[in-house]
Amino acid sequence: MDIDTTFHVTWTTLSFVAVALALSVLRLYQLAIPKPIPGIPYNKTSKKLLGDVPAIVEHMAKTEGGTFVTYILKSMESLDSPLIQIFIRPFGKPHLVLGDYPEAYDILMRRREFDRSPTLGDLVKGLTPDLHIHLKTNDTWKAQRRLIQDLMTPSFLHNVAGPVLYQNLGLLIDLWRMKSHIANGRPWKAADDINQMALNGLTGFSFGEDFKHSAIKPALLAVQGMDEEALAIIRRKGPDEFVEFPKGQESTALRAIRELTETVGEVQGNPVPALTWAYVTRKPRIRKAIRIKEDCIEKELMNGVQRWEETSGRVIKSAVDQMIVREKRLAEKEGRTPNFFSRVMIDECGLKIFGFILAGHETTSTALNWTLKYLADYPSIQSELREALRRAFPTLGYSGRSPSINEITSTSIPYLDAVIEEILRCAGAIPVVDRVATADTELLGHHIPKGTVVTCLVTGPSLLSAAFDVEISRRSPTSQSDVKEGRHRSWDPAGISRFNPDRWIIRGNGNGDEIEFNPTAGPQLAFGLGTRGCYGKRLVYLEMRIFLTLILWNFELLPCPPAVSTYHAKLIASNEPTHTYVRLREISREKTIN
Ligand code: HEM
Repeated sequence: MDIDTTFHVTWTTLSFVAVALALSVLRLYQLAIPKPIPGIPYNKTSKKLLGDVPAIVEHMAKTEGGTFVTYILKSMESLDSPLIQIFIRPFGKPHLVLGDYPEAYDILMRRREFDRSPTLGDLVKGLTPDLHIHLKTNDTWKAQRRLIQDLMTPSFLHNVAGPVLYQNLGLLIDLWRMKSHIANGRPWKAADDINQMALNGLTGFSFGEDFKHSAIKPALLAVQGMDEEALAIIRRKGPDEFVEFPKGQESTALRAIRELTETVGEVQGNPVPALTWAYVTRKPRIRKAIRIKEDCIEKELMNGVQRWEETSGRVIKSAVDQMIVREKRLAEKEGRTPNFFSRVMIDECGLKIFGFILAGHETTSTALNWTLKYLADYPSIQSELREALRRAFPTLGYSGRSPSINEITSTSIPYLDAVIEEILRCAGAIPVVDRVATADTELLGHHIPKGTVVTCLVTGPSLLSAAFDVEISRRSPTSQSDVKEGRHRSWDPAGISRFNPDRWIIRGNGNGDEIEFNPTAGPQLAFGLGTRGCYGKRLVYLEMRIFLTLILWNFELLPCPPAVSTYHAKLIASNEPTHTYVRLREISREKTIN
C-alpha cells in the first residue's frame, strides 16, 4: 500500500467513525428529548433535552415560596387542563400530573392497573432498600404489613401510643410555659421544638416511654438555666422582636436519626436519585449516623425481647413489644419456634421502626407547624374550638389541670375533628401521591402506556381550588357511575381555598347547638387513599387531637409579625411552612376563657 492509499483508508475510516459518532450522538439526543403522550397538554418550552427541569429551577429561584408543586399548579392553570405531562428525567417517560379528585379517587381506590410508583422508593431507598413503603402491592408487601398490623388498632393507640404521646406533649407544654413567661408576648421560632417533639412522639411510640433519649428535656434544662444577662437581653427587646432560646444538647442517637431523615431532602426532585443515594450514603457523617441509628434500634429491640421474657408478653408498652407478640403468634400459626433474637427479626423490626420515623417524622412535624399558623391567623376559629373543648370537659373549666389522655380519647368533640381535617386538607404536608400504570390503560380519554407515573395532586384543583369541568364521557366507567349515582364528592368552589372547618360539620336543625362531624363531606387526599394509603394516619389523628387540646387548653395563640406569617412553604421531605413562629399568652384557668 502506498502512502496515498494509506491516507485514503485512514481518511475514510475517520470519516466513518465521525459519521457513526455523530449519528450516535443524534440518536442519544433523540432518545433523551421528551416524547409527549399524544393529546395530553405540556409546556411547549419543555420539549428540550432537560425537559421541564430548567423551568422548574427558574420558577423556584424567581418565585417567593416557589416549589416543584407550585410549578406544577401554575403549569396546570396555564395549560387549562386537569391532566398535564411534565418531563423531569432525560431518557425517561413523561410524568403525568392529575388535578381531578374523582379520577384520583378512582385510581387510588379501585383501579388495579395502578400501583405504588418507583418515585416514592427513590426518596427512601438509599436508607431502607426493602421497606414495604415502596414495594409493589405483592406478597412481600403483605407479609411486611402483617408484622405491624396491630399498631393502628384502637386498643393499641388508646392504651399504649396515646399515653406516650400525651407525656411527650406535656413536656412541650412545660417548655412553652417557660418560654412564654420569658418572652412575655414576644414571638419566637417554634419549628425546632415541634420537630423535636414529633421525633420524640415516634420514638416513644416505637420504644415506649422509657426510651432514654429525649429531645425536649435538654431544651427544658437549657431554658431553665438561662442566666440573668440572657434574660435581660430579652427584656430589652421590642414587642415584635424575636426571642432566641438556647436549644440544649441533642443526644447522639437523636442527632443521627434526624440527620438520616434529613437526607431524604437531598433526593427530593433529584433527576438521578440512585446516584445521589450512592454518594450521600458514602459520606462519613452519614455512614456514622447509620451505625449509631442501627446500634440504638438494636439495643431497644433487645430490651423489648427481655421485657417480653420477664413478663411473658403481658406488658405491652411500645410498638416493639407489640411486634414481638405478633411474631410469636405468627410462629405459632406457622408451626415454628419464634426466634426473637434472630438477625432477621432484628432487621425486620429495625426496618419497620426506622420506616415509621422516615414516613412519620417530617410529615407529622409539618402538619403540626401548619396547625400553629392556622390557629394564630384565625382567632375566631381558635376561640370556637377552645369553647368546644371547654364544653366537652365542663368539670375542668377552672380546676387548673389539662384534660387527661383518657378524657381526650374518650370524648367526642365534632368541632375538634373538623379543625383537624381542615388543617390536613389545607396543609398538604405530602403534596402529591404517585402511582404507576402496570399495564397500558386509559385516563380521562387518553391512552396511557404501561410504566407511566401519574402524580395526583393533594392540594390542587377540586381539593383547594375550583375543579376543572370534565366531560363525563371522558371519565372511567366506575367514575362515571359515581357521578350518575350521586356518590361524586365535591367542594363548593366559592371559598374552596379558605381555611374553614365548618365545611366538615353538619349543623342540626333543632336549637342549633347540635353539630356532627362529617368525614366524607368532600374530597380529601392528605393521606392518599386505598390499600396503599397512609399506614400511620390513625396515629396522626391521635397526636393532633392531643396536641390541639393541650395547646388550646393552656395557651392563646396570638398573630405573629407579618414577615413570619406568610403561607410560603419549602418542599424538603414534606411541604413545610418556611416560617413557624408563635406568640403565646398563657391561659390562667382561674379566669374566664373566651
Ligand atoms: C401528617 C402526617 C402524615 C401525612 C400527611 C402522611 C401522608 C402519607 C401519604 C400521602 C402517603 C402515601 C399514600 C398513598 O400512596 O396513597 C403515606 C404513606 C405511608 N405513611 Fe404516612 N403520613 C403521615 C404520617 C405518618 C406516620 C406517623 C406514619 C408511621 C407511623 C406513616 C406511615 C406511612 C407508611 C408506612 C406509608 C406507606 C404505606 C404503604 O405503602 O403500604 N405516615 N403517608
